[in-house]
Amino acid sequence: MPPSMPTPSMRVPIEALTQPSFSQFGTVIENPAHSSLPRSQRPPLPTTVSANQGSALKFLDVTHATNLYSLAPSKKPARPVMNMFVCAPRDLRPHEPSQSMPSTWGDIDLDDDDEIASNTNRQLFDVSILERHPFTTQTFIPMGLSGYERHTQYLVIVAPTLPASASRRYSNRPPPYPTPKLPKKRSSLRDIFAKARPSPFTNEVAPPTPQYSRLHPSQRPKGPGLPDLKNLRAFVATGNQAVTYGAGTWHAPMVVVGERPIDFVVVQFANDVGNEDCQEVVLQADRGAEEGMVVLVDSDGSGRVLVKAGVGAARAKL
Ligand SMILES: NC(=O)N[C@@H](O)C(=O)O
Repeated sequence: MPPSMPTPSMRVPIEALTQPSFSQFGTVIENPAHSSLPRSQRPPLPTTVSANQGSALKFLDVTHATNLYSLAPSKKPARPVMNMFVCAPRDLRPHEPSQSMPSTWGDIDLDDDDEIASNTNRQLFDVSILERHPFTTQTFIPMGLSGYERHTQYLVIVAPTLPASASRRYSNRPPPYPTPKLPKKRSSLRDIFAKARPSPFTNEVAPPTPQYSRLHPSQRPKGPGLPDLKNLRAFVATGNQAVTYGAGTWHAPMVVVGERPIDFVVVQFANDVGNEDCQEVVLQADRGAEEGMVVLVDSDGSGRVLVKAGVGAARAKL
């Protein structure tokens, strides 16, 4: 039975899945030609080369596969695995207006009736469990889903990690997580000189960088903390986007909304040690809390999920 954590009642509006907005959680993989972002807000183009005798454009390094299992307590090596998840559409419950329910986007009243257009169908998705893979990235690649699909889409629900100190209240023993290798107690003369600047070996003048500081924030190990629910985010992806969760990123099991299942090829590392491969936490509404973490799923007359926060939203956060 996974541990549970007390959960406040909060309503979470949906954002469009874009690389800038998803950056701290991982990577969005898409052909920039299909990006929904205005040109001025698009991230720099990945490096491209011509391939296949000039008949293809090859985008290099569109996402990174991270394997941190050498830092796992078991030291059991991991292998790359590709699984297929056939994800059925989730049950959504009918919208019940709630008075003054806080939103993860601040004080905006998401249940203000005047703001819900008459052709909008509002439903609710209860986020009841989150999971993470502390030692590996995980890439979800949808198959057979058109970018223009209106009737079936998927939501990517993620949360930052709380500092370990804020999580101690809920669990005393931290689950396995990547801990940087500590330097050997007794340093050799070479190690001591290697830290000197300028370096006597390479002439480098900059101080040596801590192990992870050169990594992008989504690639740095996240620590043992629980999910930061007050900053939970929900994104809607289009069919021509794949997504990589950074190692250790708290996320909801994949949420498909609409009429039919979506097949995903899922690429990750695994060593078959249960709590090194996957850790879960059950979200249990706080005593006295009305409902827990709830994503507001608004769709238009054609069934397309509407974006309510962030870039391209009908209403912005501030
Ligand atoms: N994300 C999701 O749907 N599932 C997983 O991450 C898993 O490994 O079970």
